[in-house]
Amino acid sequence: MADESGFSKGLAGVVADATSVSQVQGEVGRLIYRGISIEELAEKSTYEECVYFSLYGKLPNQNELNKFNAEMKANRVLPKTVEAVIAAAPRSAHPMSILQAAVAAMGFDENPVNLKNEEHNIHNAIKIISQLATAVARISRERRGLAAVAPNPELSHAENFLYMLNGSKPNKEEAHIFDVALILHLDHDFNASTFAARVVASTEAKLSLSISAAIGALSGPLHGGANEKVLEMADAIGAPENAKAWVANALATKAKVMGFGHRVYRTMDPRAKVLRGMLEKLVATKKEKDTYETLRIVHDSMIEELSKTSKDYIWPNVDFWSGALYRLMDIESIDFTPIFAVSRVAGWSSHIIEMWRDNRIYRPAAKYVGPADVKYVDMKNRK
Ligand SMILES: CC(=O)SCCNC(=O)CCNC(=O)[C@H](O)C(C)(C)COP(=O)(O)OP(=O)(O)OC[C@H]1O[C@@H](n2cnc3c(N)ncnc32)[C@H](O)[C@@H]1OP(=O)(O)O
Ligand SMILES: O=C([O-])CC(=O)C(=O)O
Repeated sequence: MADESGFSKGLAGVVADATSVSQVQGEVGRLIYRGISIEELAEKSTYEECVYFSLYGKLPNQNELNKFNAEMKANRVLPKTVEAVIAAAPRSAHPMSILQAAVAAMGFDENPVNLKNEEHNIHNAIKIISQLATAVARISRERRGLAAVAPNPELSHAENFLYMLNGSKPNKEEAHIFDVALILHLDHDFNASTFAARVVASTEAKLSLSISAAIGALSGPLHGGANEKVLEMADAIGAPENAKAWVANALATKAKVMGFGHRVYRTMDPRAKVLRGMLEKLVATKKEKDTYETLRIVHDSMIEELSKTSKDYIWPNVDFWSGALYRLMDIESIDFTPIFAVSRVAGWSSHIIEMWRDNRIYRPAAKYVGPADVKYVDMKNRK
């Protein structure tokens, strides 16, 4: 809402449009996709079914889901031009930069936008959703100097992604955990990357270019990039016994603790709860427990310390636990944010398709605070 300055910094509280894709209920810590809670979807559904639900606005029957799965699988192979973009990127580049370029390149052969043909737009979206996972796995393997692994049509989206990333089929438990993580990251109403996608798509730009813009927005440490930063923080803390003092110092020096805070949630992010539950089960089966222990102490100390202050509305968000979970699956920290995009691409697409039914270009107003009448000074007279 606009304050006395006449605008709302960061568009806080501004209702920019209507959506039925998802709703964040910040006060009570609840998230629903098209009316169903993420907890129920995490328990009963699959990523593919949730993508269908998100794009089409209805749960698929068995025939519809089979057809959809077949279309997702048929679109997994990357076009040669996208492979070339990935191969040309320097290995030192962040995978989000390469992914943004790769997704833009997916649009080289994309048909022009046709607002009147929703089916056509959904098929374009399915192609990008499917190919984006292949691109993320391929970018990671290029960086690690490993040969690309071709998609396996026998496997689900989650299984196939882990297979293309690691070169071996995941076990059932890890594949299930990863599938749930994809469900949890799928959508989150008007977050920054979705808003970026919507702004670009509102100009009737192509889907690939709108999604490429969203990838740029997701990469930042205040948004999806926080999952990588949380693990950097855990590594910098070094050992669980350092964590409590580290938090005290962070709060005393007003440093931002990554994976904490949210524009909308005023309590625990419900996705963080589900992720933590899965992480606790997985960590019990692994030798390496230090990352989890360090984060657990950061988590508990933050909540304890913040509860004594007026900032007791700052709670863990989705990015706090996801990286620790992925690390236990031997995934490198630098790949965490691209993995967020593997899931969120379905949310971005659903928002664009919904918005195009009744599109109007985004064009907010600005409060001008510069001078009104400045004289142009010729170069020779400038100091
Ligand atoms: C998928 C996602 O995008 S989830 C969010 C991922 N991002 C992070 O985890 C990064 C850390 N968190 C943050 O930077 C912020 O909480 C954001 C960007 C998520 C939300 O930003 P905003 O809604 O603008 O919150 P805002 O910055 O107004 O915070 C209010 C106060 O809480 C403080 N605060 C907010 N988050 C944190 C944090 N993580 N650690 C310490 N203090 C914090 C701010 O410094 C500010 O203090 P001040 O009033 O003394 O200046
Ligand atoms: O909603 C937000 O501002 C950020 C977030 O949690 C998400 O995009 O998942």
